[in-house]
Amino acid sequence: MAPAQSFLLNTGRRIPTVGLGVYKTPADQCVSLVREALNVGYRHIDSAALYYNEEEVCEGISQWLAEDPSRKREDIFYTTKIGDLFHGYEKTKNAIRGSLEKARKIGYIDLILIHSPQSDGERRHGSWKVLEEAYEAGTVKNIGVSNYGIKHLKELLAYPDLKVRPAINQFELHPWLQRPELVGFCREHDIAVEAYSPLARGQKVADPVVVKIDRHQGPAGPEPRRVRLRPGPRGPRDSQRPRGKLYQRLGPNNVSFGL
Ligand SMILES: NC(=O)C1=CN([C@@H]2O[C@H](COP(=O)(O)OP(=O)(O)OC[C@H]3O[C@@H](n4cnc5c(N)ncnc54)[C@H](OP(=O)(O)O)[C@@H]3O)[C@@H](O)[C@H]2O)C=CC1
Ligand SMILES: O=C1Nc2ccccc2C1=O
Repeated sequence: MAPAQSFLLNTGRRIPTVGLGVYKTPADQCVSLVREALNVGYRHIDSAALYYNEEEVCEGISQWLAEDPSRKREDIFYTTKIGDLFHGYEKTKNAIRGSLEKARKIGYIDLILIHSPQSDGERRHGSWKVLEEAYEAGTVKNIGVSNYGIKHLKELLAYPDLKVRPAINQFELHPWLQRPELVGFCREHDIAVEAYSPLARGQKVADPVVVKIDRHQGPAGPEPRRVRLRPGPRGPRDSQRPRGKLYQRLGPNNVSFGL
């Protein structure tokens, strides 16, 4: 299988371009889901404390690695996120401790994001300091934010004690929501844009253009998955989480990793 495409971050580390999002994936399906996803070529899993499946995602990664000694931890990219209720220095410190404990079988976390800016400036600042400490301690390899607008990014970049700039801003971005100013700001500041909800949270799966483009791509029928997963020029892109239709949905995605 061809190696997954990846994107260089401002930390010097790489993130696989296509990720599997596990929002609303029930915890009891996560171990098998993650193992199957890794089998078909995914190398990047996007979880969050809010998804209540961090431990099971890490268990799936750990089992998959253990199956074959030639598989390396450094080839997998595991993301999690700090929930809004855990903003502020002390609460974020505890939250990261919890996420690291759930990730103990895989040793470290590749990326932690502040899930959204929804609190206030002081608490966001406290949370960022903790992320910087985790980055400096090496328990988290990259740190970033999610759903930050330009205002929040400017606030962060102006912290007088800023030590580590965000590697990533993950936000909703797709052909129907292009956000050129925010994308431009991130590029200008060397913050990678990670797009989520590539089909507008599922509202565009039947869009005639999506279906038409997909039909042009091959004989597989009106499954628009390959369209949404094609890595764009902007940086990493999150895929949909497959929920109940897991295996049927994971299969077609496989063809996109080499694009
Ligand atoms: N940081 C953040 O705040 C956020 C992060 N994310 C990340 O991005 C990931 C993906 O986001 P998400 O909004 O789910 O992505 P999508 O835009 O891909 O939407 C997924 C939805 O599309 C439906 N769908 C997908 N393919 C088809 C198809 N071929 N036919 C019919 N329906 C289809 C799914 O249906 P079904 O339910 O049947 O599977 C699901 O309801 C999340 O898991 C998460 O990791 C997402 C949102 C916010
Ligand atoms: O993190 C998430 N927050 C969301 C809100 C609505 C739909 C998907 C998600 C996520 O994946």
